[in-house]
Amino acid sequence: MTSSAENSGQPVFTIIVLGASGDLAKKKTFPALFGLFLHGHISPKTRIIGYARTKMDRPDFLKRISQHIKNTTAPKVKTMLDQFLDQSTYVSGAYDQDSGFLALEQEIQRVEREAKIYDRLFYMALPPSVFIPVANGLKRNCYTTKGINRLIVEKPFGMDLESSRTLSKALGALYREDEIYRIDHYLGKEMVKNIMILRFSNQIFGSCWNKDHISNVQITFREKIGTEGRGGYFDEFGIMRDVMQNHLLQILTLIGMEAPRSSNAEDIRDAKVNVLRAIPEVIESEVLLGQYGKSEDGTMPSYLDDDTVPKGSKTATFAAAAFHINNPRWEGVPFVLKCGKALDQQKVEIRIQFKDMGNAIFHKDVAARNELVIRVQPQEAVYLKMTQKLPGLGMDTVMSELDLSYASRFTNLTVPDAYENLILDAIVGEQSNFVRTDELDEAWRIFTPVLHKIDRGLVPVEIYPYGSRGPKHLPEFVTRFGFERHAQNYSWPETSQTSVAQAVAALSADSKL
Ligand SMILES: NC(=O)C1=CN([C@@H]2O[C@H](COP(=O)(O)OP(=O)(O)OC[C@H]3O[C@@H](n4cnc5c(N)ncnc54)[C@H](OP(=O)(O)O)[C@@H]3O)[C@@H](O)[C@H]2O)C=CC1
Ligand SMILES: O=C1O[C@H](COP(=O)(O)O)[C@@H](O)[C@H](O)[C@H]1O
Repeated sequence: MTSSAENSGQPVFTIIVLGASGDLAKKKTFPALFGLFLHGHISPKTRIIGYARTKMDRPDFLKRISQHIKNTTAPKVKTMLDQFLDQSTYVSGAYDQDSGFLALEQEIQRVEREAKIYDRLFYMALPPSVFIPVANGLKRNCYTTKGINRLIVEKPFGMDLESSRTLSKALGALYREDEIYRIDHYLGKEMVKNIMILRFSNQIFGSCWNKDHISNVQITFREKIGTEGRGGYFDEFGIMRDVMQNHLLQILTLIGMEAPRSSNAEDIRDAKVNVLRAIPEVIESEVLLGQYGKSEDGTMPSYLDDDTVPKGSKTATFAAAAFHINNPRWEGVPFVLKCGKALDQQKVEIRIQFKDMGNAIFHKDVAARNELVIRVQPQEAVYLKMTQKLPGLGMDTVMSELDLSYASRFTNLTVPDAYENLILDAIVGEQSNFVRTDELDEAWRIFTPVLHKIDRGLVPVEIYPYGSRGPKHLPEFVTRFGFERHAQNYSWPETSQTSVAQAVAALSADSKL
């Protein structure tokens, strides 16, 4: 079927946000939709309809959806926002009764007639418990035969392999795979989208991206805040299901996969599935779990202090796990995935640590391992840590870097929000950054056995202080999987301009000892 957008050159959809009264809709979905509208990425004819059970009148709804939109006093933003809100309406109804969906259908038809739109994009910003009833209600009452239907589904897609298969089967009975867009918002992040380009369009990386040169890969997600208020949802899932099984594993597949046959969505997703198939299940002896306690100074609460968390919960708020890819490229190279809440820093990064030089002159005391670091957030950057001669009369070495910091290199460009990227992809029908059923199946296969052991309390959970680096056994854990911390006192990015001077100072301080 041809989209009305394809006919006119720009996609035109009625976008229906289910769960429009919720947190995600307010903080991410509506601001992203407005961002696309403001910058002309979606047609000015686009209509937005919110749907949820909460009864609210239109002014309340419009107030709610504009709450997180920024710079609304700037004249252009204000004008566009007025237009965006003018084209947005709200319908209240249940998730399990046809009457609500029939009222929604009437509203969709009204705006379609008014704006001459034929295509529909349904965004399910809903808890997973209502995914299937809603998908059913939409199919029965709001599925158009005059244009395209697309359905964006939020994570989590199940709790384990079995529940995910049940969910996929139920969705698959209602919608074709090309109509389903399972969102993992990390796939919309600029630096995650950059991984394929970095790998497959630079000869320098292509030739050393393997076990001959790489010792280990660290993929790290750190958040400073705890679960604050989201404890009810979080406690059921834990950090491994919340972040590692989806966001971090997606990054791993992009780092680990072979070059896809083409840039076509199916070829990319085939390559991702292939690498996942080569990964054995995670084993409990290669997992480290933690839960945050109070901060050391007692000012920040423990996970268990959160009123929304069940008393005595053993749910992990920190997890580290080792993954192995059993194929000729990666045999023997551990991939360590780490994620945690209530830590000392807010940071997501990929760290590819190369092997030792292994020569007699520049042995590892003077030539530490190279590392390629992809900083996903904040301060997007790619930097390569490398050993240089320390400027001066001697032959001392210093760790420095080739640094591509986006803030200084791309001064007149902005990094788009992940949700803007992905909603636009769904509008234009680009599925490569959405999760396919077989990909999801493989992801759950890798995690399910260990998750079941964790659920049964068979994996110990170490308490770590709020605001710390995580469980105290973490350094030992990463060392076990090949990671070597640099002896030299190197840090990025604050010191990138002054690292040489600092190193000179450090060396001369050493020589005075
Ligand atoms: N919030 C976030 O930052 C993120 C959320 N997500 C995912 O997005 C989805 C939505 O998340 P979020 O907006 O935080 O969720 P909310 O808890 O805010 O739920 C969204 C809406 O769904 C309805 N709802 C809530 N609980 C139930 C229930 N038990 N039964 C039926 N309806 C219910 C409510 O609307 P009403 O009562 O008006 O019908 C609510 O406003 C989830 O799948 C979540 O995992 C993913 C990434 C980040
Ligand atoms: O999906 C989730 O992601 C957020 C982190 O997203 P980010 O874009 O801010 O990095 C995490 O806080 C949340 O627990 C999880 O559900």
